[in-house]
Amino acid sequence: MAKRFFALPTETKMEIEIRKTPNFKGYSPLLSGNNDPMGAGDLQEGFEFGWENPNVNKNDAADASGVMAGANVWPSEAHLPGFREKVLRYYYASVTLGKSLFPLFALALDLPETFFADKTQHSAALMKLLHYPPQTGSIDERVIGIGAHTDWECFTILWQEPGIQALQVLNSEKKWINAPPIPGTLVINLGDQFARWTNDIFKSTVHRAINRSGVRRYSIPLFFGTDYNVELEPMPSCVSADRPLKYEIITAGEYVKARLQATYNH
Ligand SMILES: O=C(O)CCC(=O)C(=O)O
Ligand SMILES: [Fe+2]
Repeated sequence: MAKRFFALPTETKMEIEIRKTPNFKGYSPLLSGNNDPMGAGDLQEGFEFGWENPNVNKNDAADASGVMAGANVWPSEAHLPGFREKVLRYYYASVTLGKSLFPLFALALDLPETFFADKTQHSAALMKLLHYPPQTGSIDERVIGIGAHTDWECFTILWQEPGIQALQVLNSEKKWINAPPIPGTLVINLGDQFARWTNDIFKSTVHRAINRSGVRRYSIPLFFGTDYNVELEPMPSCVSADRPLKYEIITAGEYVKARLQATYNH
């Protein structure tokens, strides 16, 4: 489905460009985003969407309220029959998987299993279909598939195209190591919301992607955060005299929106 979407004519994709839509939903063309402030733009195109109620034909107002409010936008059925339905089926399955991970993270932090339950009622989960054209010839390090960055939510569930090495992770020795796709697995990356909740006991993973495979690469991250109105306030057990508060307290929605603005208004 992602391949068929990105194969549409540019004019068709531009009809639902993120700049025309509420809160960064829709299509982002090549080089429109820049995740690394030192970079010159990300050599990827994307299609981004968030939660919508599966039982009604419009977005659930309660789920979509607040700073991140805004309906999803979709290519017309005439252009891509069945796209919305199939993509949402994968989205809902991924959201269910994501919800099942929160209790594990809570237990890892010595918190009650249900700690995140009331903070993740509305599935603040953004999914992005991504396409990276192959980069050939001499490579400008400032223009790569996606520049070095951390994700902004609690964690990311990432599907990568099998057989293509592109994703790299910065390890604790500040060296880039490959994170190749492993058949039948998904990558889980920790993000900034967890770093803020835990005052950096959970660190968000710095990563980037460069497609030098010679063929097109597709990937699908699902960025799963707490509800947008939840304050990212560190747990008391994560703050001490030796580990003073590192981050100002803001809501999850304010944080995600600020990062989206910085990425797409560069
Ligand atoms: O395409 C990938 O493997 C990584 C994508 C990514 O890091 C992102 O969209 O935040
Ligand atoms: Fe990322």
